[in-house]
Amino acid sequence: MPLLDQINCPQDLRKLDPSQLPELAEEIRAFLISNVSRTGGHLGPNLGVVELTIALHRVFDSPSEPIIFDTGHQSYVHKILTGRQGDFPTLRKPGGLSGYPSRAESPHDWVENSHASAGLSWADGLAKAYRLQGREDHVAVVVGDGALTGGMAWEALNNIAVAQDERLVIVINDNGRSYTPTVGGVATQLSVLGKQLTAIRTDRRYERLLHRIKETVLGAPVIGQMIYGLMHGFKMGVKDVLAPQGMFSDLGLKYVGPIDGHDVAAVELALQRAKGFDAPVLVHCITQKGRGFKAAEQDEQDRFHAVGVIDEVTGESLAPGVRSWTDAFGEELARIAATDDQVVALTAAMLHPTGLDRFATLFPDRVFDVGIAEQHAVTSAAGLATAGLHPVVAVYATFLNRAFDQVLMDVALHKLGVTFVLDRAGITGPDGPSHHGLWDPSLLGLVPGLTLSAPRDEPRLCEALRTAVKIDDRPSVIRFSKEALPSPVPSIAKAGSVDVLFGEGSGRVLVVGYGQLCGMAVEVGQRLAQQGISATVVDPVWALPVSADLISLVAAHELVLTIEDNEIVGGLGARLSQECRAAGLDTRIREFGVPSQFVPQGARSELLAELGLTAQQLARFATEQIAATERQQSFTRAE
Ligand SMILES: Cc1ncc(C[n+]2csc(CCOP(=O)(O)OP(=O)(O)O)c2C)c(N)n1
Ligand SMILES: CC(=O)[C@@H](O)[C@H](O)COP(=O)(O)O
Ligand SMILES: [Mg+2]
Repeated sequence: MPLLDQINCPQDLRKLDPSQLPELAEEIRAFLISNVSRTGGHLGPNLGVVELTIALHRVFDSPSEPIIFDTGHQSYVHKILTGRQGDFPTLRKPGGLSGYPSRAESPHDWVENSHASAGLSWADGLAKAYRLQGREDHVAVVVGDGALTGGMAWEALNNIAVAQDERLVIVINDNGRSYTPTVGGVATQLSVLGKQLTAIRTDRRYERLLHRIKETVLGAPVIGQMIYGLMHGFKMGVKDVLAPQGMFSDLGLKYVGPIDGHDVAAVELALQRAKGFDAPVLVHCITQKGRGFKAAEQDEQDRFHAVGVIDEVTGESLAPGVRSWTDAFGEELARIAATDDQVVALTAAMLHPTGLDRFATLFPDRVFDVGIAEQHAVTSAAGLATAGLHPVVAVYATFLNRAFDQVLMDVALHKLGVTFVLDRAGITGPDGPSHHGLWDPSLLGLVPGLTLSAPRDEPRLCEALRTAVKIDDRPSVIRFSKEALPSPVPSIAKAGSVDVLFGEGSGRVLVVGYGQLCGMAVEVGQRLAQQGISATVVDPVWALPVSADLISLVAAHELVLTIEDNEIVGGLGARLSQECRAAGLDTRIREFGVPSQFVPQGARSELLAELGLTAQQLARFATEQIAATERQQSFTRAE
């Protein structure tokens, strides 16, 4: 019987003999490849943490001793070991297993937020609370080398280094990559000497000896203390020479490593030793992303960080190749950059996912990968713009949440021309609540002067991008969804700056579409016309600031529907309503979009339908509203 079949909880894992663990690791690898190649998901990261996760669950008694995963995309092995093997066919599916820890799934899961570099702060808070509550439980946290390029991780380490009385074990999962190789940051070589020195440093007898020397010296005359100081300096010097600890030794944190993160016995021993201290300890594991799957081990295009449905032998994608918004953006920006050498680009460790790889190939010195550091990216862009360049910051919409203050206070306050290109805007789908790009219009709508476009198709994307890179006195934003590019949606007329997509420009119902939902807006107009209700459908093209042309169109209709693929609280429709009120209009405006809630994982089309965002539901609403108006009017006439 396969070992994996005997594992339904961490206690089962702890019953295994150490000699069985390598075999279990291989069974888990085969399970991951077989399942994730069918469902899609974070195959590379999880293949890299098999032994590390086995060791964690043998040393720490989860859930009373929490195991936190920074970003959480590498928690599949954790889920396998905590009784959820049978759910993997539903991974990232509607109502299925989350691709990240989920409190609703298991008491072993803690952090559902998939935004990187937050894990250490979570662990610090938990460890502080346990100390105050008199609990002796340890907290363990796994943080990747990529996540360690995020500033928040260093805010946490700075505090953890001060609070030396937290029972906290920090496991650095150093596979040398975010998506692409982690530039700078935590780069390490396996060192036999490093391992021996680690053994000395983390042996209790070593600590007791140090403590006795310190006690003796402190009672000794000055000369004794000078000798101790020299010895301590020598020890530190020897340590740094024999086992470079890089930035960690300066923090004063106890450091164990580097360790071969695929040697389960070595990791388990290191974790046991680290746990022996009632103080924070760093355990630095060197791992290989995609280990055990050759195509993933040799991944130069970041294709195996997050995969779709793939061949489980070759790794080749089995999904039909479709042209995406990302492709269109990457190609157009490269064309722009070829004729405008002021244009530069920044990515937060997502060169390929945001489509900047094309630009980087053509103009390598004009693309900056700052690591998972969106706040730094934005303010560095402010510096670039101040010097006369035009930076394009390409991030996923949800990750810009993190850098709102930098957009507001570094870019907008200084009236700087920075363009933000937000991929994965709106409902994304399989990555769940913290990955949908729902909040950027509401947040960015607060930024004075900011201009925002949600192109409806590729021609409009290209036009918006060419316009944006010429805006040099305020932030400009272009947002588009994760979906495949839609067919072009032509305009039939212009109403000033507004594209008319259907109808005459006046009538009973005005339907304002934003972004990819313009196609749906046109279908709403068509349905209304079929029922004899005159409707106009428009695309504002630049949604912020709200144009006077759009307000004039509102004045020419009796009912307005706005349709957007994001939060409606403070969204684009809400902004239009506010501006119309300020202009003295009392036209009925109903905003359709995503209500203030967290949206679960699922298929984008199904999630939109569940949120009432279908042409049928929207047309029905408008029809009912018009009918109610007509009833009211006939009633009034009859009086
Ligand atoms: C704030 C933020 N920005 C970007 C991302 C996208 N992202 C997900 S995983 C990842 C790389 C993480 O690298 P690392 O921490 O080394 O983990 P590994 O995948 O190597 O195990 C990135 C950039 C994110 N989740 N959060
Ligand atoms: C964990 C993380 O943030 C990314 O890996 C994300 O899952 C990628 O999303 P896409 O698959 O939409 O590129
Ligand atoms: Mg990594």
